[in-house]
Amino acid sequence: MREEVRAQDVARSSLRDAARLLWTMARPERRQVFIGTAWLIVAAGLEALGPILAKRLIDEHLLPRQFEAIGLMAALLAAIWVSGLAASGLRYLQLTRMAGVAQKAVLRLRAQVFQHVLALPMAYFDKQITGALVSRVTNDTESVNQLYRQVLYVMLDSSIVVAGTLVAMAFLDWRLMLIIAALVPAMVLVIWAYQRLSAPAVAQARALKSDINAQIAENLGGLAVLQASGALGRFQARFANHNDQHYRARMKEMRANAWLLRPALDLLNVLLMVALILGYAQQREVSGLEVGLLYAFLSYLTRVVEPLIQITLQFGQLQQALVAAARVGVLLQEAHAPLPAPGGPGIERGEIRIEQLRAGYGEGADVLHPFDLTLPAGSFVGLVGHTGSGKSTLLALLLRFYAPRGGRILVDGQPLETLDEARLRHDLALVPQEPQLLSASAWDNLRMGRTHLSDATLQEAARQARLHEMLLALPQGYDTLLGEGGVQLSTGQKQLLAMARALAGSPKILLLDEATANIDSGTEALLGEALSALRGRITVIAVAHRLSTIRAADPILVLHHGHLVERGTHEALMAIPGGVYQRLVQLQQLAE
Ligand SMILES: Nc1ncnc2c1ncn2[C@@H]1O[C@H](COP(=O)(O)OP(=O)(O)OP(=O)(O)O)[C@@H](O)[C@H]1O
Repeated sequence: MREEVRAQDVARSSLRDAARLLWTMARPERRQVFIGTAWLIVAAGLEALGPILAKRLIDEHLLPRQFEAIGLMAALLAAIWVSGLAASGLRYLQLTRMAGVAQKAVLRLRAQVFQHVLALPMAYFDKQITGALVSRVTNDTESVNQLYRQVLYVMLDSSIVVAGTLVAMAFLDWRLMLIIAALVPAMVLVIWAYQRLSAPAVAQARALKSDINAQIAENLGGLAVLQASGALGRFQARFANHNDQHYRARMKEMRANAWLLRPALDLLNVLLMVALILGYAQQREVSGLEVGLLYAFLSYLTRVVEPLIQITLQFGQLQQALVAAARVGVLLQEAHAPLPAPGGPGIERGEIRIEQLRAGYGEGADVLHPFDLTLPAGSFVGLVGHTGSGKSTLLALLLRFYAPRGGRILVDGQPLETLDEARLRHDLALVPQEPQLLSASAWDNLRMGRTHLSDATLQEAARQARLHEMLLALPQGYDTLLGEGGVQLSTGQKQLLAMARALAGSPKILLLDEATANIDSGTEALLGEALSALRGRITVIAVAHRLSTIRAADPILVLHHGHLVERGTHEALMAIPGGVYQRLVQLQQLAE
C-alpha cells in the first residue's frame, strides 16, 4: 500500500518539476555556472586544437621529410604540449568550481526540505513514518547532490568536449566527421533501451531503501518493546525480506547496466573505428594519403566516444537521482497548514471560548461532537474521560495542530486561527504525554533554544515544577548531560522537566496532557499545589487520568465518547447521581 502511494507521488512530480527544483536551488550560483561553462568551452577548444596541430606536423613536415623549418616544428610541438596542459588545468579548476556549486545547491535544498518538514501540519505525520522522512531529508538530497555533480560536471563537460571535437573534425574533413557523428543517434538508442529496462527497478530500489530506513528507525525507537515481547525474530524476518527485495531490484538494474550499457557502447566504438578507416581509405584513393589526418581522426574518435560513454554511464545514476529529486519535490509540494499573516494578536489574558466545536481525523467519524464552553482567564481546568473520549484531540485543536471540522475556538475573543504563529507558540505551552528530552544538559533542556531566558528564570521554573532539588542532586547539577531522550532521568522526572520547561516561557495558557501520570503521589500533591498557585495568572487545562491531580480544578470537564457530558467542581460532579465523573472516581478508588 505504502509503495503504491509512493509510485503515484513520484509520477505526480514529473521530470519537469524535478528540473525546476534543481534549477531553483542552483539559481543563486548561476554566475558561477556560466563562468565555469565558458571556461570549459575554452578548455575543449584547446584540447581539440592538439590533433589539428599534430596533423600539420605529420602531414606537412614528417611525412614529406621536410625538416628545414625546425623552428616551426618545435613551435608546433610546444603548442600541442601547452594546449593540452592548459586544457587539463582549466578543466580541473572549473570542475572544482562546479562541484562547489553542487554542494551549495544541495546545502540549500536540504535546509529547505528540513525546514519545510518541521512546519508541516501534524495531520501529515499521522500518515508518515519518521524513518522514511529521514530518508528523504538525508539520502534523497544526497542523491540530488549526485545529480548536480553529474549534470554540471560530467554531462556538461562531456557535451562540450563532444561538440568541440565535432567542430574540429568538421574543420579537418566534414565527411569523416559525419561518420563519427553517426555515433550519436546509436548512442541515444542504447540509452533509451537501458532506461526502459532499468527505470522500474531503480524506482523500486529507492522506495525499498526508504522502507528499510523507516524500519530501522521504528525498530530502534521501540527496541525495548520488541525485546520484551520476543518479537525480534519476526521483525528481523520482515527486515530481511525487504533487504532481499532491495538486493534483487539493485541486481536487476546492475544487469541492465552490465549487459547493455558498456558492451554495447564498446561495440559501437569498434564499429566506428572500422567505418572511419574504410571511409578514409576510400577518400584517399581520390585525394592522396594524409596519415596526419587519420591520426587526428582516430584521436578525436576516443575524444567523442569516451565522453559519450561517460554520459550514458551516468544515466543509470541520473535515473536514481531524478527519482530522488522527484520525491524531494513531492515532499516540498506538501502543503503547509495555512498560517495567519504575521502581526496578528497574541494571547493577553488566556480566556478560551469554544463554540459548537466539532472534530475528527482524516475521513473518520467525528471524535468531538458540538459543544459550547467558556473558560475564564486564569482558571484551572481539569479534563477527564475514558480512554479515547477525545481529551487529547481537544488539546490538539487548541494547539492549532488540526483544524476543527466545525465551530470555532476564540482566545481572548479572537478566533484561534487569526493569532500570530510566533506569539501563539510563545503564549501557549504544552506538557505532552511523552516528554521529548534532548541529549544535552538540564540547562539546555529547560532553555530549549530560548536564549533570552536567564538561569534564574529557569531555576525558578524548576522550583515551581518541584524539580530543582532533583536536578541539584545530579552529578553535575544543572550541567549534567541527560543522555539521549533524557535516559538519566526517571519518567516522572522527565515529566517534571517538561513542566518546568513550559513554565519557564511564562505562557498565558498551559496545556498538560497526562503530565502527572508517572509522578509519585507526594510529588503529585506538591505539583497539584503548584498548579493551583497558577490560578488567576495562567489558564491551565490539565488532562488527567489520575483524578487527584485535578481535584481542585474548576471547572472539571468530563468528555464521554466525544461529548462534553458534565462540567463543574469536584463536589458538584460527585453530586450527580450515576454521573460519569462519579463513576470514574469510584473506579479509581476501587483500583487503589
Ligand atoms: N492522529 C489520529 N488519527 C486518527 N484518529 C485519531 C488520532 N488521534 C486520535 N484518534 C482517535 O480519536 C479518538 C479520540 O482520541 P484522543 O486521543 O483524543 O482520546 P483521549 O481521550 O485523549 O484518550 P487517552 O486518554 O487514551 O489519551 C480515538 O478514537 C482515537 O482513536
